[in-house]
Amino acid sequence: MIYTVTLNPALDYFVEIDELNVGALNRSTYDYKAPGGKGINVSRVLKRFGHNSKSLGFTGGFTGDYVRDVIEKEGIETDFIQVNGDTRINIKVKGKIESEINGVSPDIKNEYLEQLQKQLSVLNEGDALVLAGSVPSTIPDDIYETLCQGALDRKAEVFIDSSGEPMKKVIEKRPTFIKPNHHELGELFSVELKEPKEAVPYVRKLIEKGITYVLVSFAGDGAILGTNEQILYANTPKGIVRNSVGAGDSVVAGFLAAKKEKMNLEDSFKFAVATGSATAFSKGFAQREDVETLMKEITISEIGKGE
Ligand SMILES: Nc1ncnc2c1ncn2[C@@H]1O[C@H](COP(=O)(O)OP(=O)(O)O)[C@@H](O)[C@H]1O
Ligand SMILES: O=P(O)(O)OC[C@H]1O[C@](O)(COP(=O)(O)O)[C@@H](O)[C@@H]1O
Repeated sequence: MIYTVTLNPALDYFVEIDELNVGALNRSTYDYKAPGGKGINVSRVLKRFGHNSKSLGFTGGFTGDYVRDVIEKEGIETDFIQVNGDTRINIKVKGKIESEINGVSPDIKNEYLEQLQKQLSVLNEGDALVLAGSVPSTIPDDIYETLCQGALDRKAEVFIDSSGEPMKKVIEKRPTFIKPNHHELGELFSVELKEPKEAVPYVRKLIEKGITYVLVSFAGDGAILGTNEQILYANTPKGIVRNSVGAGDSVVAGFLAAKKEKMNLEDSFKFAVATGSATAFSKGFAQREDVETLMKEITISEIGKGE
């Protein structure tokens, strides 16, 4: 079973406007809402590809009910822990450019964290745990480290998509897979990375730590996948970006789905990048047939040796 954990879910509120005028009254031309948060998005994309997962984390209030109800209607199994306070609302403004304001999590008490750890004590060999998104400020920033170690001790695989201190700490535990974007990879090593080939030495360092797969996304400029054997580059397909929210989560879901379907490494990488781009090119999430079409536009090449 795949378990996704979203410590900080959200109701994503998308607002489309012609142009954002800061300091003035703006009226939207179109708006809509969707459940959000990185683990939740991974579960939703997996479901579209026919893969079940169980979505865990903390939800509260009317916004939390909305998030849970929508994803349960999509057929996703959930076991969210109910907290006091409302799940946050994240605002995504799409004018001439995209701007985002991500909200603050409700308080997460220690007893809720203990409940989550108890839920994860069922993990076993053959299971995968996805730890994705920001960590609420009331939770210690070594939480991913703790949950990752627990899952690895139980012989489950661990997939991470986060940033900042929680990411810095969890990589020391040697998770199975991480997906930083190029800013997040740069942040890990206090460097600025402008193009994919500059990421190679840092990907190598992460592989040397013992992480099995390091996938670095560079938005429309391609992606890198490092393993013990090789470091690969994939170009990204060309298209019109309609909404990039959830594109990174789609890459994680694509890689997990490919792994479940036992694709070889190159095809898994192509499938993951094509899933990210198919989401970026649509208003919602990727559809499998679009992913399969976009895969044909992706070429994989080797840009560095592993260890
Ligand atoms: N301009 C683009 N053209 C094609 N694909 C894109 C574009 N921007 C994002 N994507 C897709 O979304 C993925 C994740 O984007 P990125 O911005 O690197 O990550 P994140 O969303 O985590 O910040 C990319 O690997 C790619 O598949
Ligand atoms: O937990 P964070 O880092 O605030 O991110 C949450 C936001 O990221 C998303 O999961 C989208 O992430 P990506 O665009 O990186 O795929 C939104 O649904 C959500 O609003």
